[in-house]
Amino acid sequence: MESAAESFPAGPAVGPSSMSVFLFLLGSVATLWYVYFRMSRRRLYECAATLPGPDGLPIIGSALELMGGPEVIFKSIYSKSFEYDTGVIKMWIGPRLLVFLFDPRDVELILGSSVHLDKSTEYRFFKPWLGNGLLISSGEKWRSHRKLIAPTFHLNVLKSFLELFNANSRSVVDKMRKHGDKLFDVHDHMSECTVEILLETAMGVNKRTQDKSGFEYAKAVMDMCDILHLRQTHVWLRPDIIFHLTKYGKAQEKLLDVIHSLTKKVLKKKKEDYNKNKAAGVPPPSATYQTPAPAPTPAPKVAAAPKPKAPEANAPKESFSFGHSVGLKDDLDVDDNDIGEKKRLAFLDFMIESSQNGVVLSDEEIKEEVDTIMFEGHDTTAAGSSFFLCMMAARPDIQERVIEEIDQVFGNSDRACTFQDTLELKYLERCIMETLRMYPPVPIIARELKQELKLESINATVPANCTVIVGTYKLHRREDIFPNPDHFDPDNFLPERAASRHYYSFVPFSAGPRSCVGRKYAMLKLKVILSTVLRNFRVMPGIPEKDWVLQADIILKRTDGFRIKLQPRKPVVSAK
Ligand code: HEM
Repeated sequence: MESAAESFPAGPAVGPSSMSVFLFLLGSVATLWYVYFRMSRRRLYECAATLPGPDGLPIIGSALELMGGPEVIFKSIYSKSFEYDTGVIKMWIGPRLLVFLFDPRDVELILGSSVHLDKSTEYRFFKPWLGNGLLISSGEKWRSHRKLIAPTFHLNVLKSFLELFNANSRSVVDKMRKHGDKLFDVHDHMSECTVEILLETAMGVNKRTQDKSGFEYAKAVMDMCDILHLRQTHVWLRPDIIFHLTKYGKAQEKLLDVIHSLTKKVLKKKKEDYNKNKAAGVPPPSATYQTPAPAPTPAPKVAAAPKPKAPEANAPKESFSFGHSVGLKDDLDVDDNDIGEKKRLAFLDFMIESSQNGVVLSDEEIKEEVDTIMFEGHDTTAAGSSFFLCMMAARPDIQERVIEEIDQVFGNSDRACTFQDTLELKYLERCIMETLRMYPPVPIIARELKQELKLESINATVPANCTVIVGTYKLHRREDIFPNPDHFDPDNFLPERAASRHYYSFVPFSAGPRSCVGRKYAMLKLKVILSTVLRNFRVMPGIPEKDWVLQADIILKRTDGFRIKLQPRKPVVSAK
């Protein structure tokens, strides 16, 4: 039997099939869209053409350079940077232009500015975790929260934390002692210790508020950082819709459960205490403190960075810079005289107190800030202290000098470390600074440029609507600024050497209006923990620095782990 189709003879072709019409239209729309896309970005391309760096492949740019594990990516980008003899390198990742800066003059234009304050779009991956907390917020919200939070990390408050820094340092020493003469990963201990210190100081709750140990929280944070890094470097994981279908999306949900359950518990406990105390007429825990007015307006006293003229022109002054170049100022450097007799509350006490006293601050906003401080406040210091202890293993000669100084300050006593001691431990401080130079826990700082930026180091303009990345790791290893930059030399931070450098050539805590609010807290805490560890142990000679494998998944880490071996010095300090 004939089929219906066969019964009708094929007629002459009268026109294009509907499919070809569709394809033609699609092609035309795509072409028009592409022309519009290119035209609307003409200025971006014009400026990009003046910047040194690879043009990459069509459409994907240099995205293939970001394949592989975090340690491979780190190594590949760092070694590529040597192919260009400038402090500026551009890179295309798909349609996105990234501009890396590592000349201090250009770095100052970004960090010292009160215009280029917006975080890059890549920070949006933090949103499900940190909400719109201080690290990623912008505009008025960032400004008003910064004004609230920065004073809670003022030295007046920090001094009252010393007892807790000491107690927790003793407790980590006891835990480390249990390893005997076996190799162990010191980062695990440093993470746990820094989480517990944060809970007891900035949050003002007992570390047992958590069901599990601080380490579980810290581990969830580290795994979250892996996922965030993956999304930043693997373009196809960027769209939420795809990401949530992958195993990483599911893993993120579980990790956020662990992380948020701790912050919710902290907040609940703190509010219960606040209400109980209020009902009973008991003043807030830091009864000796008065509720402060928010910090004096931080039209932050960002150093109008007078460029160091000649070393001798800068009379070197011995002073504790709390992790900054001496001379750089930010809103943490409010002089005691500026606030008179007023004392301040610790972070979470102040946030809750403020929300009850007319400052518009929702529970959700407080939770976001608690999440932000818990993250920023622990992973960074855990990395910094772990690098420091590994460096002691790699450089026994330096360690001996640190121990000598510690013994001079503390003698044989097992007394707690005081604020005055932290000022006297100058060589330890230089070693911490040198560790932060060579291994900055935050190896890059990224901003979204909303306005063009004329660079100082070369005759070029960075266009608006691109990501600018301050490459701290690379900046800190510039040979013209730090001679023999891959060599650990604490004397780089002798006042006379520091005085001859551009202020923005050392920025482990960033600088300017968006500098790290925990800078002084971190430096003080590091000094107490590390001096306590070295009063009790000598770190045994260990893996040479050249064999360390680094990765930069948000926070700089050693892929091969921070394994060290300890030798007890004397059983001077005990947690009990
Ligand atoms: C060695 C330890 C630390 C290092 C190296 C460090 C470094 C940094 C850097 C580089 C930034 C700027 C990040 C960016 O712009 O993307 C930053 C911001 C921040 N840090 Fe730290 N940090 C440390 C410890 C702390 C501590 C202990 C806290 C809190 C207790 C803290 C809280 C913050 C917050 C809230 C911000 C955001 C500030 C803003 O955007 O206004 N950090 N930190």
